[in-house]
Amino acid sequence: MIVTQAQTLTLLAALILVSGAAALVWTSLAFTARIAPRASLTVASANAATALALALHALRGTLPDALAYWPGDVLAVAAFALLGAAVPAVTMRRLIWKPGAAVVAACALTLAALPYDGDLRWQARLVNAAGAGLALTAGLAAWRSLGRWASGRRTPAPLALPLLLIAALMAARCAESFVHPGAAPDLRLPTGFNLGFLWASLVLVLLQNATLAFLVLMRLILRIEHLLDRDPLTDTLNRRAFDQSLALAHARFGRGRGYALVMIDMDRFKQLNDTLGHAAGDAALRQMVKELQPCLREVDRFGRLGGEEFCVLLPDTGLAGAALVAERMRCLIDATPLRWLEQDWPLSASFGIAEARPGDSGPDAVLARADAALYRAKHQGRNVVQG
Ligand SMILES: Nc1nc2c(ncn2[C@@H]2O[C@H](COP(=O)(O)OP(=O)(O)OP(=O)(O)O)[C@@H](O)[C@H]2O)c(=O)[nH]1
Repeated sequence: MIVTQAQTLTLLAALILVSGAAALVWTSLAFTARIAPRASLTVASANAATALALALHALRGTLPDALAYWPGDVLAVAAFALLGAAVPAVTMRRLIWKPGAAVVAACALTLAALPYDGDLRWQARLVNAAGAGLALTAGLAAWRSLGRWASGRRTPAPLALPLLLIAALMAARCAESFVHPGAAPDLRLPTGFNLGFLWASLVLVLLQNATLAFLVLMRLILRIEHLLDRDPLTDTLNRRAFDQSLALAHARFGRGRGYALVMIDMDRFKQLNDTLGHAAGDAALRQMVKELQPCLREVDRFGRLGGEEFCVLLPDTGLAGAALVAERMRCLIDATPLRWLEQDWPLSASFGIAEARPGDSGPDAVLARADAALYRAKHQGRNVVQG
């Protein structure tokens, strides 16, 4: 097949346009729509650096050498470093920029030490190897973090594939310069390898941007789900979400998996509110929830039923286990007063526990027994566990 320079130049122009347009879209997402602003800006910068590096490459010979060569190569490495930072910025809200910045700085210094005259193969090898390394590390890290990120649903780990393919593409370009050491490292030259490389780059730039957009969308969906399920004050499950978990546990109970409930009600909470104010009451609720979290397993569900009443669902647990958990919780709350405006306010809570029984018509029957036990705890003088 005969490759013409028009083909390579057209593909190079398309790559610059696509990366440039992607940079604009991500920038507007960051500033106008304010969707994941920091992450969107990182992706925008990666695309902008790609577009600029390729534009400088395309304009070699036209622009002054001092502008077209060293800055273009450094920008190319920076584009890969930014791409690597983009996935954790989207999924974990963490901007991990130091390792990438160190690679860019090391490459910039090495490139500055290499003479930019005639033979530019070592410069190209360094840029391609750095790009492959950065994309590979980012791809592997993304694979691991994506698998963890959306646990409980179909793992989106394969979404890291575009990064791994980009790494493979850059490694192939680096290897090619050793296999054909005579070929000049100029993407504009009409060679079969350049044509294949440019096509693959175009597809991967589109794929990588689509993947990142999907991850941002997924982050938004997870956030909405979180807001729908959570009590805004304490971040425990709200009544609706807790009832759903309870219904599920009861359905499993029908298949032989027991569960228990621990109902928790703060003692003399009205007095606290009336004396120290509503803000102190809110702080006490938040403090209690924070204190109790370490008592729970990952499978346990902690919900706010309303006001100062909470309930913990303990799957695969009987009455004895629930009593142990409740007593540990009671001691914790009792041991830590609320520190409010330089004074300590003693806190305590009463607990009612119940386990699912074969005759129970539904989860409401178990809830009612836990509620009755809680009522007995209050009447026994509060700050006790009743079952
Ligand atoms: N600060 C704050 N107070 C709340 C919240 N929800 C409910 N309350 C208050 O919680 C108090 C509940 O009072 P009561 O039901 O009389 O219970 P109590 O004072 O804890 O008495 P016992 O349960 O018998 O020990 C009321 O004053 C409610 O206004 C909330 O989100 N924040």
